[in-house]
This record gives sequence, C-alpha cells and structure tokens, in this order.
Amino acid sequence: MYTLPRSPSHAPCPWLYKEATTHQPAMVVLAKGELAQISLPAAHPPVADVPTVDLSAPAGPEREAAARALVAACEENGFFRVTGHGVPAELARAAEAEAAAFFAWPQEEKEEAAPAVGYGSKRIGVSGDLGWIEYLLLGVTPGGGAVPVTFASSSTLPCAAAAAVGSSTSSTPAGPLRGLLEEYTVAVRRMASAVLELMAEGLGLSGGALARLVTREDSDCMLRVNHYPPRPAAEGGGGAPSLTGFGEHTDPQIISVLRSNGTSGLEIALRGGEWAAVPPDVDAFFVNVGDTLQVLTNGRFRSVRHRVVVNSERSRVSMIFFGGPPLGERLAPLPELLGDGGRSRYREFTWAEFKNSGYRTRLAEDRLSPFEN
Ligand SMILES: O=C(O)CCC(=O)C(=O)O
Ligand SMILES: [Fe+2]
Repeated sequence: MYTLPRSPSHAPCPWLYKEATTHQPAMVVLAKGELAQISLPAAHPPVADVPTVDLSAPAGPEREAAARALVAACEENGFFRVTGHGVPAELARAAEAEAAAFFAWPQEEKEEAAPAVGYGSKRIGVSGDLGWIEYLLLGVTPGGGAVPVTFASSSTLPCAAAAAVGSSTSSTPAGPLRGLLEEYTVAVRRMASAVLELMAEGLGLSGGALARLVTREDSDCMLRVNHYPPRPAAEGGGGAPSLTGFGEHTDPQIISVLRSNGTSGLEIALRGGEWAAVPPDVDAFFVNVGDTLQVLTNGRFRSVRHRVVVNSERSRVSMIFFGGPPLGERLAPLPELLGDGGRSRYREFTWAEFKNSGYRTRLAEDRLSPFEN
C-alpha cells in the first residue's frame, strides 16, 4: 500500500525525483494545420440520461434490481454510472491531483520523461489521429504494478501493449504518482470485477468466469490518464472553436471504468447514432461496454461509441481503467447467450489476434467487422 502525500501539489515530481523549476502553462503543441484538422463545428448535444447502478445494493431484491438495471443499460447504450463502488474518494482525488501536477511540467521536461512514464501528446495511435490531449499510458503487470507503455508499443486504441505485461518495473524509478496510480488501479480493478459479477448475475451466468477475465494474473489491463488542456483562445478574437480531444471510437476491451474531474467533454453516441453529453460526476464512475463484451454477449450488449470534445475553459483530467482478457484468451459468444437460433455472430479469436488486427486502423473504424460471421 502507498500512503497518500499530504499535499500532492507539493510532492516531488513523479518518477524522476526532481522539481519542475519553471512554470509554463500546460499545453499541447500543435501546428496550425493540425489545429484546423481537429476543429469541430460548435454543437450542443442534449444531455445523456445515464442510468445508475448501485454496486452496494444488498443481496436480495435490491441487488436483483441493480443487476437488471445494469443489463438494461448495457443493452440500450452500453454505458452506465456506478455508485456504491468502494473506491476511496481521497485516493482518486490524490491520484488525479498528482497526475495534474505532472501535466503542469514544462513541455520539454514531459517529453524527456515520456519513455519512463508512458507520456504522449496529441497523437493517438499510429495512424494519424490527433487530439487536443496529453496522456499517460500504463500497462498493468501480473503483480498489480503499473509500467509505462511507450507510444511505439501501444496499439491504435488504448490497449496495454504486450510488451508491458509482465515486464519489469525496475528500470523505471518509482515516485508518488506511480505509487498512487498503482493503488488506484488495484481499487478500480476490484470494482471492475464486482461490476462483472453483478453483470453475470443479471445475465444468469453461473460462476465467476466473466470477472476472472480481468482479474487473472495475466489479464491485459491498463490505465490511461488523459489531460485535455482548456481550449485555446481564438486568434484575432471571436468565439473559440471546439476541438476534438479524443476522436470517436469504441474501446476494444471488455469494460472500461472512467472517472473524471468536474469538467465536461465526454459524449456518447446513443442507439440511434445521435451524440449526447455525459454530465460530469466526480463521485461516481462511468462504465463503457467494450468490443470484447459485445462479442461475448453475441451482440446483445452494445460497445458504446464515444468521444471527448474540448469546449471548456477548464482542464479535463480523466483516468480510465481498461479491463482486458489475457492475450491468449479465446473469445467467442458465450454459449449461454447464443439466443434462440443459436447462431454465433462472431467467429472465435484470441485477444492478441484482435489487438493485432486493430493496430493500424483509424480510431473511428469498426474493428469488429473482420470477426463477424
Ligand atoms: O478521457 C476521456 O474522458 C475518455 C477517453 C477515452 O475514451 C479513452 O481513453 O478511451
Ligand atoms: Fe475510450
């Protein structure tokens, strides 16, 4: 266990044990053409009506109702809010504050630290997707630790790189941020497992196989911390444009568990394709159904398309845990969920195969279609 720093903003800089000496505004450096590429027409999507699932509902009718609400939410939009989650608020806040302190480093120092911390900015994946974003990307090791995922070894979408899983943490100096993110990851992984247990109950699946997919020693999980700086002022006055923070996509894993500070920006695509804004909630977590869960449920659950639009004068910091299965895990619709006709909509594949297949795709592409029967 790691102790929380008394004052995160005055703790030594994470990993590298040095204090940032100069203070520049945190920024994402984009060329003019790149800025034009990520500009979005002003839009004000309606606010999403996000269902809430109380993970602490007591066994009996209340828990059964929570399981039903969870399944209904996964079928409808593939997205819900979790309360009663058991992750200590002070741990989440301290991890977030420590990450924000790192993002406030001068740009050159962050670039220098990039290989040690899994830092990247503006480029998401290897296929040219850009965003008004900087991030830390950490693979979760079998021992529960977190190791940086370098850009070159990460896949197009946030998947833990194979190289990160099981690799040693000894080459990267430890520090307060690293320790806090590890502790946070342990707590959120536990919650992801509890969500999957409740889901299995709602689906009438026996045993803990679904939850075990993300809790095994060799499960391919990861943590991503995203920072979206405030949108830049418009040149020459006038209204500032909205920018793409994280372009539209679905998450490839089983589930993603997201927490963010109080800044808006996350949008989900509803069943009919229209975008809806997710109101921020610092006390709750949001769960996305990922592509793999859509496959396991034979398309009954919907892998939710989502994006982040930057149109605020405030920074957004979000921390997302991605629960993925072991690399060699064979994935196919669960026999219990094949439905009346018994027809499987997807052919069997391994998680490693799926990741490799998605590696060079653009963020917005449908990565499941090559696996449809
Ligand atoms: O930063 C966010 O709020 C969401 C980002 C996201 O969808 C992702 O990292 O997969
Ligand atoms: Fe995502």
